Amino acid sequence: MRLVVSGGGTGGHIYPALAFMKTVREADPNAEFLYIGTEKGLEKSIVGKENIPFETIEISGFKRKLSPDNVKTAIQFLRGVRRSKALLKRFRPDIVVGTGGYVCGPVVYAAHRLGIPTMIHEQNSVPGLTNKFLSRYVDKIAISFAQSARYFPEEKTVLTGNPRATEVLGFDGKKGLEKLGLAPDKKTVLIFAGSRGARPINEAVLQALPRFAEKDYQILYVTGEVHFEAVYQHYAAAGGPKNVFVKPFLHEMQEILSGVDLVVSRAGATTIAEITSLGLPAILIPSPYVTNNHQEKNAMMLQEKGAARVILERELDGGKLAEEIDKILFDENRLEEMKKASKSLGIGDAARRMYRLAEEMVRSASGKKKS
Ligand SMILES: CC(=O)N[C@H]1[C@@H](OP(=O)(O)OP(=O)(O)OC[C@H]2O[C@@H](n3ccc(=O)[nH]c3=O)[C@H](O)[C@@H]2O)O[C@H](CO)[C@@H](O)[C@@H]1O
Repeated sequence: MRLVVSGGGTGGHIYPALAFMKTVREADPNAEFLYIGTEKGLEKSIVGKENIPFETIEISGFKRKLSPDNVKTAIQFLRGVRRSKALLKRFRPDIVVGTGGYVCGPVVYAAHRLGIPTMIHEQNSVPGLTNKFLSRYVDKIAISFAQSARYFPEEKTVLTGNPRATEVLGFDGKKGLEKLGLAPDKKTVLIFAGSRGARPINEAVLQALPRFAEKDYQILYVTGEVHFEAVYQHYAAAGGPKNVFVKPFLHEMQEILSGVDLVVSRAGATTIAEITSLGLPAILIPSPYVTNNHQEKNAMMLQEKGAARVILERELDGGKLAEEIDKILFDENRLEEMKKASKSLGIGDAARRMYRLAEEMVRSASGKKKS
């Protein structure tokens, strides 16, 4: 299979793309890949580590409100379509898959114009602008939650789950923890805030440091690259508690997740797919700064099923965070119930479902060409 994948901006769009490519590679060792992203998004550094050919186009997002910037974006979009067409003609993919974020708009649209089979993957329960736009043109729409089917044409839409849910399975998380210098046999709480980190969560963790320092569990705390230095200074000034391990970003998240007892995080769709695939209990602090407040909807869905406890950002402070962690971590019955509820929401074979769909599309397109 010759596959072009495009998606980016934040990790939530990039990791599903990489997980999907990994599954394609396992099924078809001769598969060839091209990733189309932007210079500015996180994809440049994340995909860069994976030895996958990477090309860029320039694009920014449309504003939801009327704005002169939208004219600039429209021109950029058309240029992006032209450049994408050139890249696609050179690479000659069997299929083009978009995993969300502005960048996949021109790429997938260009593929459609060239008559190449196209699929988009939607990670969220409420679709983003780019996928809404592309849904009119693409051949198939792979969704992660049954609830999002209503936003898309029925005949094209298939529930696959999020391929990243498959990628996090099968690791020895305790070994992952050891690699990072943590004790494998201690209770462990992982705290992170999406792929970029979040100041309010960092502030709450810093406030809670003196309380954490007295605990006999350990905390793996990921600040987000841009926040790391400032946070580390505070951490050091607070005496650098030995049971709190501070990192800017985890490139090996899939090797770590199954080794932790509780996750504290934002409620981005890809994080949720990972947590539920592994059946991890979570405290979710949804970002209030996202379109349609969709993270709160994601988080509430987990809370209603008993898989997570939600703390709204406006209610968050260090005391509350430490208290909620203790309440869950030291209540074995609650932990077990949360694990079960979380696992029941996961789709562990998502990547294979998506691969089967892509394979069928490629086969049927090549059948059409021959006949
Ligand atoms: C601010 C914003 O617009 N957030 C959106 C963004 O989330 P964002 O990309 O921040 O968050 P997600 O939870 O969806 O994904 C984060 C991904 O990054 C990984 N990770 C994170 C930290 C780290 O150190 N290492 C690491 O590998 C996580 O394991 C996960 O795979 O895209 C998601 C999917 O469309 C949306 O649901 C989110 O609302």
